[in-house]
Amino acid sequence: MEQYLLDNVARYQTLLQRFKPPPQKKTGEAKTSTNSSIVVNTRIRPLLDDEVSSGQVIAAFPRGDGSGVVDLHELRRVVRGLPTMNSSAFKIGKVFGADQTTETIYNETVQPLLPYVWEGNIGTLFAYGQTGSGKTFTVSGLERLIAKSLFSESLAERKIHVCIFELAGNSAFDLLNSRAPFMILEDSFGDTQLVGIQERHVQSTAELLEIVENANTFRQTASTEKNDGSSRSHAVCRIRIENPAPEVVEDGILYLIDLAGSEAARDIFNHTADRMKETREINISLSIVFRGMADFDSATATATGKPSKKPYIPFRQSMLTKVLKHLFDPDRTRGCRTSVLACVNPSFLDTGATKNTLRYAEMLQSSQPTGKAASYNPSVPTTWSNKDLRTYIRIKSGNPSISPLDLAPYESGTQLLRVPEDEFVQRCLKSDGVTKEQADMFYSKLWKLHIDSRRAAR
Ligand SMILES: Nc1ncnc2c1ncn2[C@@H]1O[C@H](COP(=O)(O)OP(=O)(O)OP(=O)(O)O)[C@@H](O)[C@H]1O
Repeated sequence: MEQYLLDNVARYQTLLQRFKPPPQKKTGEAKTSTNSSIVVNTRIRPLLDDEVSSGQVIAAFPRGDGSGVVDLHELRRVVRGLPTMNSSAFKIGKVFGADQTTETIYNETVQPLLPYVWEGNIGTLFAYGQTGSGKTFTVSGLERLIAKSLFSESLAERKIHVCIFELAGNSAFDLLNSRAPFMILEDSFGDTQLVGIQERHVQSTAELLEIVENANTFRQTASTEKNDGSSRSHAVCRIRIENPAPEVVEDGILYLIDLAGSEAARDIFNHTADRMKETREINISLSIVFRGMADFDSATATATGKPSKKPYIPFRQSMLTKVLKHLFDPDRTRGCRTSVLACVNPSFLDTGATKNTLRYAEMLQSSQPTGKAASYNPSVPTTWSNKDLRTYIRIKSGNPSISPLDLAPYESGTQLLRVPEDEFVQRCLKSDGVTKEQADMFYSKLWKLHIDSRRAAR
């Protein structure tokens, strides 16, 4: 088929010139508000020099009217007569064309996430698309731009901690520690914990740039050793922003994820059995992520605006979904915003894979979860603000009651649960007449409530 397409480039160009975009449908308007929990955009990279010299031409075009539509044209073989052209249109957020820089993408997709993360929420950016579509090019460019803005003066009081790792099959490797393996587990708050990974406290742009470059080199070396230029693993950069200001509840987290390439069917013919198995695993984990996000959305944002039954999302099935659990966890207690970048290779030889990429983008685009942190529930300590927690301490800590001001001067429910037991008890003992036994009992009581609430949520 590839040769057939190359032999018919002239015919394809003629049909392209005749193409007139159909009027836009009124339904399915793209939702690009920065307040949405998921914002989906597309980047179409330029054709590379070797692709041009091998006779390839462009098949994916952003519609010039800024409508967020991508027109995709495929040449169709017919039994008798000249080939025809099949055109489809996909409407997806913003479309960044070949002449747009990574800086523009940063300004429009990542920069709006940063203030949200500084406030203690979770921001996620991930790039997906077929092999060779420009995911690594884009994510590493965005990482460099983030490194510059994170250390601007206004953020001087915050502490930045970074870890960079790789997920391949059911294994996780620390890219800041010579690819040492580590574990991904879930703690009692339902948060994902990276056990055994090295997290670096980074103090300057130059330091962050250096560790990002080192991690990228490690990843490239791994793919070169496999005699394979493409990244067959997911690369994750996690930036944790610690704000010492007492009123901030949680550390903000920014995930930058360069997903392994979903492969074009035409590439698969050349693969070994191992490579085919690897590809199948990658495609399965990607489809769990996309299905998970869409199912979560449909359950949280029904037509009536009322939440429906909790969806079952098999996030423990793959390393990737464990890391991304916050994206589709119905019990999440933190605000999450996600920016998805669908990366596209524009070549007319890759239209099958491009269609898949754009279909996923449309699916996510049409679903918009609320992204709100869980509301107060008296049986779930992780939903308590400092005010709710103080009320609980006042009413439930026994006689004499423990002073809420001594035990939780500014903490939320989650923050107090994270205070080590010894410190918790010492704080309780500051209140007149409170014994160690009473303090121990109150600690156990709060933790029992927390564990019961986690069990009930499963
Ligand atoms: N916007 C762009 N402008 C110029 N060159 C680009 C652009 N995007 C990607 N490229 C080039 O295209 C090639 C493939 O890009 P990249 O390695 O980022 O793809 P990928 O999607 O990460 O591939 P894989 O999934 O196989 O790792 C590289 O040579 C890269 O430099």
